Parts: sequence; C-alpha cells; structure tokens
Amino acid sequence: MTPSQPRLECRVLDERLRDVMPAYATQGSAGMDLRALLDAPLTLSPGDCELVRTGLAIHIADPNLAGMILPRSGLGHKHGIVLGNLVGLIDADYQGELMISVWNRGQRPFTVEPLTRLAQYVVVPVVQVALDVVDDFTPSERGAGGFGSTGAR
Ligand SMILES: O=c1ccn([C@H]2C[C@H](O)[C@@H](COP(=O)(O)OP(=O)(O)OP(=O)(O)O)O2)c(=O)[nH]1
Ligand SMILES: [Mg+2]
Repeated sequence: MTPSQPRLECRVLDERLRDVMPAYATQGSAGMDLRALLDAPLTLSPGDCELVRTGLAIHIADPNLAGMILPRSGLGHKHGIVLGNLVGLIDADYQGELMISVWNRGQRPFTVEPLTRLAQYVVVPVVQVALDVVDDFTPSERGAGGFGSTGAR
C-alpha cells in the first residue's frame, strides 16, 4: 500500500467473503477481482445472462472517482464469459451491493462455481463537467470527422 492510496468504505454483506476479500494480485494490478457469491454452481447456457451477487458494497463517496466492473480476460477470451452490460459503471454515490451481470457469449455451457473470481473492479478518476450551450465551435483539425475518417493505416 502506498501512502497516497485512497481508502474506500466497504461493507461485507455475506460472511463468506470475509476470508477472500478483493485485493490487487500484484503491485501493478489495475483491478481487484470480484467473486461470485453463489449458493450453488451456476451453469450458463450459450446466450444466458444472469445477475450475480458479489456480497460487497463499496461506497466510493468521492465524485472525482468511479468504479468500473470489467471482464477478466481469461474468462472472456477462453470461455466467452463477459458482462451483459459490457462494462459496469459504478457511481460514487452508489451504496448498494456490487452486482455482476455475467453473460455467456460463447458457444458452450459454462459453470460458475461459488466464489469464483468472475470480474474485476477498477477505480478510475472522473471529471464532472458543465455544458455551455453554443451555436458553433471554433474549428478543430478533426471537425466532425469520425468513424474511420482518418483512414485504416
Ligand atoms: O455492472 C454493474 C453496473 C451498475 N451497478 C450498480 C452501481 C451503479 O451505480 C448503479 C447504476 O448503474 P447505471 O447508472 O449504469 O444503471 P442505470 O440503468 O442507469 O440505473 P440507474 O437508473 O439506477 O442509474 O448500478 C452494478 O452493481 N453493477
Ligand atoms: Mg444510471
């Protein structure tokens, strides 16, 4: 832990999580893994999407931070287990349980065992902005070009 590391309040909503709290796996890890709080194995057929409990609530509180729930690359690439919402965005004022929308986008059934590390939680900086309504912008180099306007190579 570095001295400047922000501290976030976390409620443990299920005692099963006590011994397996999320942690950074290495010094340079960007995310900490979230486990599936399940009473029994959960088999997802191809195309199935289920909301899975994590047993944890994290109150970020600081509006200049947000949480993100992201897939784990091994599960996503090897097994097609990703998120039903693609990315979960956790508001700084959210105090409820972190939930994982798990989606089997693959072609084979996949069984999630209880307390499997299913997704990862990343805290990112956020800037809240104010919008000034204008009629026109000062021209930029890109202008309204997008969606491949700069070419493929
Ligand atoms: O994967 C996720 C995504 C969201 N949330 C929680 C935290 C987040 O702060 C809240 C609302 O998420 P979001 O704003 O993305 O959903 P919404 O459909 O816009 O709901 P709301 O009307 O409550 O904002 O739901 C999760 O637990 N897991
Ligand atoms: Mg919302």
